[in-house]
Amino acid sequence: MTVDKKRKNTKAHASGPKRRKTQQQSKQTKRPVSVDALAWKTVDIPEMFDDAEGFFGLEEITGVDVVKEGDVVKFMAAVPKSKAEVEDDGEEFGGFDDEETPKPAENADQEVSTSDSKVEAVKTPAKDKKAPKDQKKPKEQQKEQQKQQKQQPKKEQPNKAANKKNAEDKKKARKNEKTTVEPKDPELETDLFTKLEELPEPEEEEVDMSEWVPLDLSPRMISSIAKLKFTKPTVIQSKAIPEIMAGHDVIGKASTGSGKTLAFGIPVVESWLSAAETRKQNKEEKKGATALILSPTRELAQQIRDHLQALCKGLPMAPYICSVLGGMAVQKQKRQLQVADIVIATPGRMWEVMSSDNSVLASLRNISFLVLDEADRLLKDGSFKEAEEIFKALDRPPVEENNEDQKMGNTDEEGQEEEEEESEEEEEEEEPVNKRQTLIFSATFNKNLQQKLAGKSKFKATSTQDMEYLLQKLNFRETPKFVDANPVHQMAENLKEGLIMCGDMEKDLYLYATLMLQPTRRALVFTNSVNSVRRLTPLLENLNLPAFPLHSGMIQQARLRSIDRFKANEGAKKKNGSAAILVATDVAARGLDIPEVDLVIHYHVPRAAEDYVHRSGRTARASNSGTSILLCGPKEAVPTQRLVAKVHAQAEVKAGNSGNNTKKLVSSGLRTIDIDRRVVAKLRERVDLAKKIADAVQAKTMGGKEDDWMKKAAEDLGVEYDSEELEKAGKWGGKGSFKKQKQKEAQQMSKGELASLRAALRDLLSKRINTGVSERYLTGLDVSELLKGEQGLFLGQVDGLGLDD
Ligand SMILES: Nc1ncnc2c1ncn2[C@@H]1O[C@H](COP(=O)(O)OP(=O)(O)OP(=O)(O)O)[C@@H](O)[C@H]1O
Repeated sequence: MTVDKKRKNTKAHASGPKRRKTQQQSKQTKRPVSVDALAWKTVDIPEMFDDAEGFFGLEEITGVDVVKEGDVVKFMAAVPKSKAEVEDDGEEFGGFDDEETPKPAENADQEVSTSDSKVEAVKTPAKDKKAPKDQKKPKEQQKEQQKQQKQQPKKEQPNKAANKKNAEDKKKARKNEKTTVEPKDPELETDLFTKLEELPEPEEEEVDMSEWVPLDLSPRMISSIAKLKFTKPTVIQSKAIPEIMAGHDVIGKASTGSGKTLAFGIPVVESWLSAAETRKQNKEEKKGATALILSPTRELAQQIRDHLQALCKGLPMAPYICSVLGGMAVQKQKRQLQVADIVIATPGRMWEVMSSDNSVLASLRNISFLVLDEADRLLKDGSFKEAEEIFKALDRPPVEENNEDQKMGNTDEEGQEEEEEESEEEEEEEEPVNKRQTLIFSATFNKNLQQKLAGKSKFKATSTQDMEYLLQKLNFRETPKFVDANPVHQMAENLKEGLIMCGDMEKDLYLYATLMLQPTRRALVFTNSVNSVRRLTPLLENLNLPAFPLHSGMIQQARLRSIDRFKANEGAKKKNGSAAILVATDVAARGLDIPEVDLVIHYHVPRAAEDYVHRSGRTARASNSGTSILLCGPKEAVPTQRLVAKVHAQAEVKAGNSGNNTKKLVSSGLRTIDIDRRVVAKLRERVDLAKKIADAVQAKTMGGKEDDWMKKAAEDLGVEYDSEELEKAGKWGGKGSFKKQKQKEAQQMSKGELASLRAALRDLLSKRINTGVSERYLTGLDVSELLKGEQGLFLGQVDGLGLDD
C-alpha cells in the first residue's frame, strides 16, 4: 500500500483548469476515513514479482493525509460537506459507495490501530443490522438514482475516471453480495435470508427447460439452472438425480466432463433449500451442515465449491458453502465450519480440524449427505486413512450419551471404567443409526466392481487399495443404487486419442513439435514426476511458450495461481496467440474443469489406466471436442499396450507378429500418429538450445548436489542413471568422469556464454520455419524477410497432427 502525501495534492492545485478543482475541494473537509472506504487504485505489478510467493497485488491512493495520534493512525480524506452539495456540483468522492455513505461521526470512530508498525483496519460490517432504516435505499429509489446518473451529461462528471471506478466497484460489490455467500467473517454474517431477499431481481431470459421437468426439481432450482444456460441434463444427471431425490444411496459412474458435480450438487442444494424454507417458516434454528463432500485434491475441492456457488447464484436464498483444505488457515476454517451449510474438504485437513474440535464434529454429525467425489482416488496416496477416520467419527454417537455417569457425578472410577467398557461393547454390537445418504462418484470403477455393483452382491476387498475396501467402510443405509451413464466407453465422447512413438531422449523435441502442430497451443502436459515439471516449465518458456507449473511440491497459493494464470490465458497477454500450457503431475488429473483445453499431452505414459482416463478427461469436456496425445518411448511400449487394452475394452490388438510394437498399440480408440519427421528435424536446433539454457540454469541452482542433478535428469527422462541412453545423449554427459565433466560445464557456464545461447535461440525463434518452400519459387523475393513473422509459425504446408479425419 502506498499513500501519497498531501504535497502531491497541493502541487496539483497550481494552474488553469485545476483551479476549479481547488474550489470544489474547498467545499470538502478532510475527515478520518475507514481504510476500506478509500478509493484505492490497483498498481500494475512488474513481472519480477510474478513468482513472489504470497504477493497478490499493490494498490495506491492519492489525496489522503496520514495522521498518527499515539498508537492510532488515521486516514484523513476529503469528504463532501453534505450530500446536497455533492449533487450540486456533480462530483462525488470516489471513495464511498452511495449505498453505504458513512456519516462523518461514524467514520471518526473507525480508527486504525497500529502495532509494530503494521497497519490494520477496523472493518465495518457490509450491512449494519442496527442502522436506521433511512440509510437503506428502497429498490425504486436506487433504480431512479441509477437512471438519473445515466442521464447526466458527460460534462457534469469531471472526475470521470473516479466515477467509472466507483461504479465498477459498486457493480462488483453488488455482484459479490449476490453471489458470494461466504461471509468474510462468519461472526459478521447477518441474516442471510433477509439479505438475499433484498437483492434486485436479475433479468430473466427465455430458456426452454422442459427437459429438466421429469427430474422433479423445484421451479426455483430449474430457474437457477436456466441461468447457467444448461438447457438439458446430462445422462448422469438424468439418471442419478431422481435416485438421490428419492432418498437412495447412489454410486454414479460417468465419463470425464459429463457433469457429475451437478449430478450430486443439484439434489444436495435442493435438499438444503427445502429444509431452509421449512426452518424459516417455523422460525427454527439450523442444526449443523447439510452435506460433507470429500475431494481427493485441493484444486478439485475449490472447483466444486465454485461450481455449487454458481448454481446457487440464481436461487432466492443460498447455502453457505465452505471449503476446508490443506494450505489454508485452520482457525479461519474452524470459524467457517460453525456456520457452513455445505462443506467441501480434502480428507487430511478435514480430519485434522474435526479431530481437534468437538464442535466441528457436532455440526457435521447430522449431515443429510456424505459425498465422495473421485472416490477411487481417495484410496491412493495414503489419504484414505483420514477418510476412514472421518466415516467412523460421523457414525460414532455423541459423547454425552455414552457418559451418563459423569453427568450424574459418579466418582467411582472402577465402576465408571466398567460402564465405559460395557457401553463400548454395546457400541460395537449395535449398528449405528445412519440418517444420511451416501453418494459416490467417479469416471473409473474397475470391471470386477462394476459387475458386483450391477449384481448387487456383497463387497469383499482383497486389499486396502481396493475400492471395495472403501465401500465396506461406508455405512450405507441400503444397498446403493449403481448408476452407470457410460456402460461401454470410458473415454469422453468427443475425444480423439493419438500416440507418438519417439526415442526416450527425444521426448522434449516431440513435446515441442506436438505443441507447435496444434493450432491453439492451449494444452495440459502431464508428467510422472515433480522434477519433470520443474525442468519442462522453463524449457518451454525458453521456447517462448507461456508455461505454468503445477505439482504437489508447490505451496497452495502458487498452485492456485498457476491454474488461474492458465485459465486467464496469460499467453495471450504475452502476445503468443492463445498459447498457454499447464505442466503438471497427476495432482491436476482429477476433476479439474478448465475451459478451452484443446490438447492433453502425456509426456510420460501414466502409471495406471485410470490415470490415463482422468488425465485425458481434462479436454473434450461437456459438449466440446479435444485431443489426447501419448508420447511413448520404446521402453514404454509394453505398459502402453496394457493400458490401451484396459481402457478400450474392444481394442483391436493386432499383434501382426511383426515384432512392431507400434502396430500392436493401434486400437479402435487410439491411433498412432505419423508425425512429419522432416518438420520435427527442423525444430531440433531450437529445442537443443532451449534445453542447454534450462539445464545450465538448473545446474547452477542445484549447486554442489552434482549426482542428485544427474540422477534427477535421468529420472525425468525415464532412463537409468548409468544407462546407454544417457551416455548416448552426449549433451547430458556420459558415464563416470565424462558425465561429471559435462555437468560441471553446465554449472560453470559463464553469464556471457548463457547470454549468447539466449541470443542464438531468440534469433531462431524470431524466424518462421521453412518446411520445404523451395527457394526456386522464391526468386525475386527476400527469403529472410519472408521467414520473419510470428514466432513458431511454419512457412509452407504442414499436416498437423492428422487426427481430424
Ligand atoms: N447439464 C449441463 N449442460 C451443459 N453443461 C453442463 C451441464 N452440467 C454440467 N455442465 C458443465 O460440464 C462441465 C463438466 O462438468 P463436471 O466438472 O461436473 O464434470 P465431471 O463429470 O465431474 O468430470 P470429471 O470426471 O473430470 O471430474 C462443467 O464445465 C459444467 O459446468
